[in-house]
Amino acid sequence: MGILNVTPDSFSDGGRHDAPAAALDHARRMIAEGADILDIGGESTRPGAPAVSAEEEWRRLAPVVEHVIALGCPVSIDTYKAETARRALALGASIVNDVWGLQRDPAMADTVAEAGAAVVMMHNREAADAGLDILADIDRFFENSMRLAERAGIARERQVLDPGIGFGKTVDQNFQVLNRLEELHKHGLPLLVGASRKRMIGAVLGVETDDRLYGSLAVHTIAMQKGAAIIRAHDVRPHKDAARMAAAIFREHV
Ligand SMILES: Nc1nc2ncc(COP(=O)(O)OP(=O)(O)O)nc2c(=O)[nH]1
Repeated sequence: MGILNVTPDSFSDGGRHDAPAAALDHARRMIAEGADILDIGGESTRPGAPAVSAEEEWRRLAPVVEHVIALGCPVSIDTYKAETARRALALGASIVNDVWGLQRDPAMADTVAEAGAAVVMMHNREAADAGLDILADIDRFFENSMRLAERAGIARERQVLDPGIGFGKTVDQNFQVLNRLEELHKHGLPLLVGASRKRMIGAVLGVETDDRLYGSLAVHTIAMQKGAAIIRAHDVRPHKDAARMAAAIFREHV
């Protein structure tokens, strides 16, 4: 899943691809490098990012979504607002990537179901709590998300779970989640992992966001070994090579 942030302030690539022509070029490059999905987001979700209205979010997205969809690669819309999801799905996006797992906008589950779309339900918290059993919290959150999806009529085969690396967790809790990732298979759904260029990598390697590709590859290769089905990354070609090597070893089709 290649990341296409059409935002001025995304933590690692804000402002680089927010002009429509630049966004389209970046989308083409990620497809050429082997992206299976393009994830388009109009609002930075980094900790402390200012909230963006649905109108402003769509103003950023509108010039890009339709043209990226026309490139032919499946598109996911990275939004927790049902109105933004509805607009993108109407233009042909096929996945909603909800960093609040259907639990922020009460209209989101129905919006996904009505469009027959797939949904990524990501674990999130308003604030990190170092004393929390983070895996238990993720389990509870996933159970709520799956209940909402079920109630709305979203087919089970269109549901994906994501432990939300870097969201409402201490750095150590991110490592715990990755170390015990295989425990999340008990929910019976494909797992998505997105650690690309994130703070937990900087915490170990002491490098800035633009210098975290090798660390991202290491984290994502371990996630693949632990059964992650989708990797969300900024750098598609390096991750595609890693995925192909993993598939050769695990003898699975990628
Ligand atoms: N499903 C899913 N979606 C996500 N969306 C945004 C970010 C944050 O990363 P990025 O998009 O690079 O930064 P920003 O939110 O600042 O645009 N991480 C995830 C993630 O881990 N999983």
